[in-house]
Amino acid sequence: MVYQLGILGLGTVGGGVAQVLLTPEQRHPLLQELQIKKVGVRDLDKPRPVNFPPEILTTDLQSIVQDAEIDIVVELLGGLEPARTLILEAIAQGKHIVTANKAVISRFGDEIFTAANQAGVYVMLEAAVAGGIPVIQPLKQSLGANRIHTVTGILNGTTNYILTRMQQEKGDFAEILADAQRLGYAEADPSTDIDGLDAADKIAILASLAFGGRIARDEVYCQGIRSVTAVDIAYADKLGFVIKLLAIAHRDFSQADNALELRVHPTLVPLDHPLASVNGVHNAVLIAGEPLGEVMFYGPGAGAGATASAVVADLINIAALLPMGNQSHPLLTCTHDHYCPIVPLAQVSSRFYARLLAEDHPGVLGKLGTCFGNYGVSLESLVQIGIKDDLAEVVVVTHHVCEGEFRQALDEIKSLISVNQVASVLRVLA
Ligand SMILES: NC(=O)C1=CN([C@@H]2O[C@H](COP(=O)(O)OP(=O)(O)OC[C@H]3O[C@@H](n4cnc5c(N)ncnc54)[C@H](OP(=O)(O)O)[C@@H]3O)[C@@H](O)[C@H]2O)C=CC1
Ligand SMILES: N[C@@H](CC=O)C(=O)O
Ligand code: NA
Repeated sequence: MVYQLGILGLGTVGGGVAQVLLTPEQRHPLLQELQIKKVGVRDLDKPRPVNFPPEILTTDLQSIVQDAEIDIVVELLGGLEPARTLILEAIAQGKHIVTANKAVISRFGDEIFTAANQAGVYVMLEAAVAGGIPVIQPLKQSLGANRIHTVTGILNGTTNYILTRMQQEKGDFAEILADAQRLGYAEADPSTDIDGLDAADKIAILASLAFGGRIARDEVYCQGIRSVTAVDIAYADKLGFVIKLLAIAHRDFSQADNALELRVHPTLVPLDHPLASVNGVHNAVLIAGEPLGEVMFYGPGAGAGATASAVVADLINIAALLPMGNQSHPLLTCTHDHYCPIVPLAQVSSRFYARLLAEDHPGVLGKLGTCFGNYGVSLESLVQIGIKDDLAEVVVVTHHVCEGEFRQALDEIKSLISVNQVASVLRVLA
């Protein structure tokens, strides 16, 4: 049996997918059954790593999703529109979907999966989270026996690449970002990566699978890496931490409604934690549940080849299932119909790191300790590290405390005459 593919997009990922599909030797035999019928792009004259004849390459994306001979549409455009509309149109035409588009799935998964279930087609998205790392399929198929309580991930290759190089070579942010773009890691608008939005899309998708409910994407707290400075990277290092952009989903079984904590933020990770040594474009996802305990998935999170590996794996899955008839595979469909409640950020408990600039006078450290104590913030350490512009640089690391109480203590500290500035606040992984 041969299945006809319509590929939307021939950029970094689309080019990688085409290269794999066109060289099936020594790969899975089902690749022989996948044939590229049409490829949609914006600019026919752009140089490409793969050259298709004019009857395959087109700028008319509608002609792809409406083509009665195409069985599977592979959406690799990126962005919200026209990707969302084209996916829905293809589903309405009875086509299966493979997509790498976490922005669309995390925001419009509800309508896309509802439409797919009605049409009896698959929507597969292994490439949408953590690039080449198999994590969607394990969550759907291999971890179902577990009561999962926490998913912690480094889910954005671009920011991990930037933070790693800032840490290792003290390089310039803009230059390192330009390298990430050149290597094909960054989104079309790199602020999607830098501001944590891409990681938030991905943790929303993982949380939906891990906790069996839909996630309102705008309820995911999201802070990117713009606030991370070389000074904080250096202090974190002295204190035994490395700074990573973490995406965290946690189910608090003690809450009556089993509400979820969902957040993305730069985090001080202890150097002996498994996520601390995940460097460069690599991603990792640490899943903790009962009875399994912890399992970590690790590998390349972005780039043409890694992402193509995940896209083609989804295509192989569909090609394997189609001969079995119209019955949808229960482990590969998404049938959630309720939204998970989310814990407000002020109630989320965390450890914190804060760097303050204060007058170098006797008693200042005592005043800081008193302010924290007024709000029940227990300190693990409070040290004056150095002098900067005649001001004492003070670094505080707390024990676990509710975000709301920590913020109230900081507000009181900011109002002290002897405190010049709260220069940075970061969370610390327990
Ligand atoms: N890059 C990566 O490492 C990863 C990317 N992803 C996801 O994969 C998807 C694709 O990313 P990537 O390959 O990097 O993106 P690129 O920008 O490299 O490629 C996008 C492709 O889509 C085409 N395209 C975009 N909009 C239109 C439009 N309106 N009409 C016609 N063609 C259009 C472009 O055409 P043209 O070439 O003519 O401009 C280009 O070929 C995104 O959803 C991204 O988030 C997921 C995991 C990793
Ligand atoms: N821009 C993304 C690409 C993969 O999803 C990243 O850097 O991780
Ligand atoms: Na993946």
